[in-house]
Amino acid sequence: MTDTVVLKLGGSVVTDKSGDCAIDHARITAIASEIAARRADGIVLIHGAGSCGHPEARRYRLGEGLTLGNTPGIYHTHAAVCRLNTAIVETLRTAGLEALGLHPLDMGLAENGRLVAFETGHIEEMINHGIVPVLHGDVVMDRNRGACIVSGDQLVLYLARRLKNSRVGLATDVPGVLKEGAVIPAIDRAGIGAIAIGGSGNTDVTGGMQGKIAELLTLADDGIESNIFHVSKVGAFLDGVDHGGTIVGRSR
Ligand SMILES: Nc1ncnc2c1ncn2[C@@H]1O[C@H](COP(=O)(O)OP(=O)(O)OP(=O)(O)O)[C@@H](O)[C@H]1O
Ligand SMILES: C=C(C)CCOP(=O)(O)O
Repeated sequence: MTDTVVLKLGGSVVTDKSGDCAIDHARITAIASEIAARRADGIVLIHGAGSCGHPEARRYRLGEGLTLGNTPGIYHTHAAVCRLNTAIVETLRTAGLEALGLHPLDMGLAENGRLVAFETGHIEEMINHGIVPVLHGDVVMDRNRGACIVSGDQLVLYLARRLKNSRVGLATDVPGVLKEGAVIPAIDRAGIGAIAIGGSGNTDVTGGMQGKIAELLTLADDGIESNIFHVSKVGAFLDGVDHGGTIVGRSR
């Protein structure tokens, strides 16, 4: 198995989070050409839902599990984020990448909101054959709650733990984790208490920046560092050169 780059494109960069499934086609095209110019192999993409999934998940109160009457929310939330996934996959393919969309609802199972089963063997085979798997935050069946939302950030944690030698990057709409307006170059569990970390400015059922940091600190507990950076730095991240941002799992 080759070394892998796990790259998450935040929902805030692939959609206009304040809109209604407002897919940012121009931004996705720009990212696709950055990736296609550099590598076709060893990369797994994960994207957030942004305005294609969070509003539906909130409307159907999927955060409360499957209570009487909200089962249709599974379909509507999944359909919204799949629409975004298809747009991203098609754009990557147009840019020359052999991209394939994979949907966590089809292949994952959760308990109390956390993935407990998720096949990754086929993802490794895809990578070995130069295919770019494109996964996304999704609604997933849950043994305790009926259904739950698994964020793209939780998928980053799950995949980075299983795919060997992963470099992990999360591209978002801010230049990194901010403290009083300035990017903090590195954070770990010991340093996190001193920083005010909030949710998202828009509808976000998975905790915004707070949820992201929680997942990445858990990853850091396993000795895997990750990088949060501005989407304009995707190329630099892939090149392994300075991309600004915050390294999670390293002391300052
Ligand atoms: N201390 C902080 N530093 C940086 N961003 C912060 C901080 N506290 C809160 N935020 C918010 O977190 C947002 C980024 O988190 P968000 O979950 O929206 O990102 P995303 O990964 O792009 O989206 P998604 O979860 O839909 O994939 C920023 O736009 C900002 O408003
Ligand atoms: C709301 C859904 C469907 C997935 C959420 O994933 P995220 O945008 O990565 O938090």
